[in-house]
Amino acid sequence: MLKGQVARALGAMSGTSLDGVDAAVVETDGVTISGFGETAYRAYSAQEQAVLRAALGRWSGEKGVEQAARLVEDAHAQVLSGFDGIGLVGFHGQTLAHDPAGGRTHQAGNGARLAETLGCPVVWDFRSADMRLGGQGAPLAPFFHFACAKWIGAEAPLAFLNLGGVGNLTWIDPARPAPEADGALLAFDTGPANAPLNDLMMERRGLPFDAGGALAAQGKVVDGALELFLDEGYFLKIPPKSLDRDDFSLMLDLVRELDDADAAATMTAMAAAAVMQGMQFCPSPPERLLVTGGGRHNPVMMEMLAAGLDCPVLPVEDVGLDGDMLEAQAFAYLAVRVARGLPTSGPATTGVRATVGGGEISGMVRR
Ligand SMILES: Nc1ncnc2c1ncn2[C@@H]1O[C@H](COP(=O)(O)OP(=O)(O)OP(=O)(O)O)[C@@H](O)[C@H]1O
Ligand SMILES: CC(=O)N[C@H]1[C@@H]2OC[C@@H](O2)[C@@H](O)[C@@H]1O[C@H](C)C(=O)O
Repeated sequence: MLKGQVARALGAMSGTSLDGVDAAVVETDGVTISGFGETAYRAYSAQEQAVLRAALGRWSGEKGVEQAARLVEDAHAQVLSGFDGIGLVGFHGQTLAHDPAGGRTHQAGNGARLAETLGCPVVWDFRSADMRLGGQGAPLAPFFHFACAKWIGAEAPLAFLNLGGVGNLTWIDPARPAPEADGALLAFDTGPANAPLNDLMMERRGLPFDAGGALAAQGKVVDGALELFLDEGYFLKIPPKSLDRDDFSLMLDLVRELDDADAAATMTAMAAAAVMQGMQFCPSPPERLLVTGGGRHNPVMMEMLAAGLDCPVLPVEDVGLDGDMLEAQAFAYLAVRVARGLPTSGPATTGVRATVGGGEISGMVRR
């Protein structure tokens, strides 16, 4: 792609909570966001979720992984084929395993197959190049968050918080000229967000999540468990740093003795406490915390954050963004950056040695 050429890019994200595929169009030259387009969502059925869940923690070639990859490709082909006039697709795939210390990460789904099915160029495997250069391979949304900060006209430092299965925070100084500029960004995974709470709800109530925080609202937070949780070495580590979905699955043990409501309240508080701990790493206090991802629908989690932080805590809808689609939009934006040879991560976002453009391109990109 040429400098200044605006593409209609389609991004797709299949997140760690395993609920389904989000897809969204972004019009961009890979630097500036010109506009946001249509969106779509395709839920995974209970059977599909079981196939994905069974493959969690596994690497290519291991049992169940091939089946999971085909399922991910088919689900994406279904939802992405419903869009018209797309120049480029950004396909994240489904993270099954992530081991930054071991320098490896695994996103199921082959972009070359998807490119053939869709008849459209697909950018994929966004994380490997970063890891090869010593980076965490995650989070990758921060360069897009920088563009969003410009798009909303932010002038003072602010932060984006994604509350997905895992939580991740991006601090931004929008006065800097570009995301790769010194001092423009600091990003990292804060800790577990919804994934352990979802697992608790499934184990105790047979439900996928604590809708509206209704169960947590009936319980009380047990101090001892919260303190034990915050003793984990991860929270003291200087960012950048990233997590796998199940790195904190032992959280369930910390609330094992509690009744359902207290356990849900305590787990919700753990997700919020991890964010508050992480906020201390921001280079300067952000003027506001803009929250994206499913956790912003949980009023108990949102109130805990608002009570513990000095800045306003607002859903991204307050600035005109779509918190259910921000990650899908991020991979549309990053796909254009890859096609233009622009970097997608840097030392302040993944700890990579130098800025790097991740992503493999399958299929021809039109000039
Ligand atoms: N109405 C709601 N009330 C409470 N929690 C909710 C609600 N809606 C969504 N969630 C939570 O948000 C989760 C989905 O969030 P999201 O789609 O942002 O995660 P993801 O993209 O799969 O994860 P990640 O960002 O880690 O890849 C659900 O699994 C649930 O825990
Ligand atoms: C390895 C991986 O898939 N990480 C995800 C996960 O989900 C949230 C958090 O952990 C973040 O680091 C990342 O996703 C977003 C899209 C990112 O790369 O910015």
